[in-house]
Amino acid sequence: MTIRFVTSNEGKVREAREYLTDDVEQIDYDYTEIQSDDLAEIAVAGAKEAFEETGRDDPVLVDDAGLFVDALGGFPGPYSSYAEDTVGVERVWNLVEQEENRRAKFRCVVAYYDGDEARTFEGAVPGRIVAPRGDGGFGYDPIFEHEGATMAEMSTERKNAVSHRGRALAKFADWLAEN
Ligand SMILES: O=c1[nH]c(=O)c2ncn([C@@H]3O[C@H](COP(=O)(O)OP(=O)(O)OP(=O)(O)O)[C@@H](O)[C@H]3O)c2[nH]1
Ligand SMILES: [Mg+2]
Repeated sequence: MTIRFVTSNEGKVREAREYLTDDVEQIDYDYTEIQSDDLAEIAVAGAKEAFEETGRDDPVLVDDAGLFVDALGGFPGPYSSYAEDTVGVERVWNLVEQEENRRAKFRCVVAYYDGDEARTFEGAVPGRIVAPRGDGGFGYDPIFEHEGATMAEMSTERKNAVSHRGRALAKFADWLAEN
């Protein structure tokens, strides 16, 4: 089977390919990202729209992810992509720099839709916000530290083993194998 991963983010696709045995094809269709504080709601709406608009053949996968910073009341959360493009990762670090509590988590929901019932799989990873280190990964990886290393200092394999996306993809892969 081919899974059509609908995303403009090559980093997400790279990570999914490490995880899934099925073919993963990247579809660069720009679905509407609805405004919601619920990642699953955003991912499911995107998966349904993408499936309907891109041929209704192979199933689609949509991944909605975000960085949730405790001291900032969960910001940037579902708006992480927008914040990355506007404020930038460096200045998100600056917002947290003077905080005593630097705890944060990454959350990811992947939604799978084949025209029948949408399925969602979630993953989260705890960490802390630090000054940027490392040049691997993408997005907020350089400022997100987990067990001593930033996500940008990890190989794709290592990042997948601990990351929000890896955890969500593991659940998805288990479900796929059974269905
Ligand atoms: O350091 C990171 N490590 C990750 O593993 C990770 N996963 C997502 N993100 C960032 O969080 C936002 C998600 O937004 P998002 O889900 O809308 O994705 P996106 O806009 O990049 O692609 P698309 O799939 O929507 O096309 C974007 O700013 C991503 O850069 C990450 N940052
Ligand atoms: Mg996006």
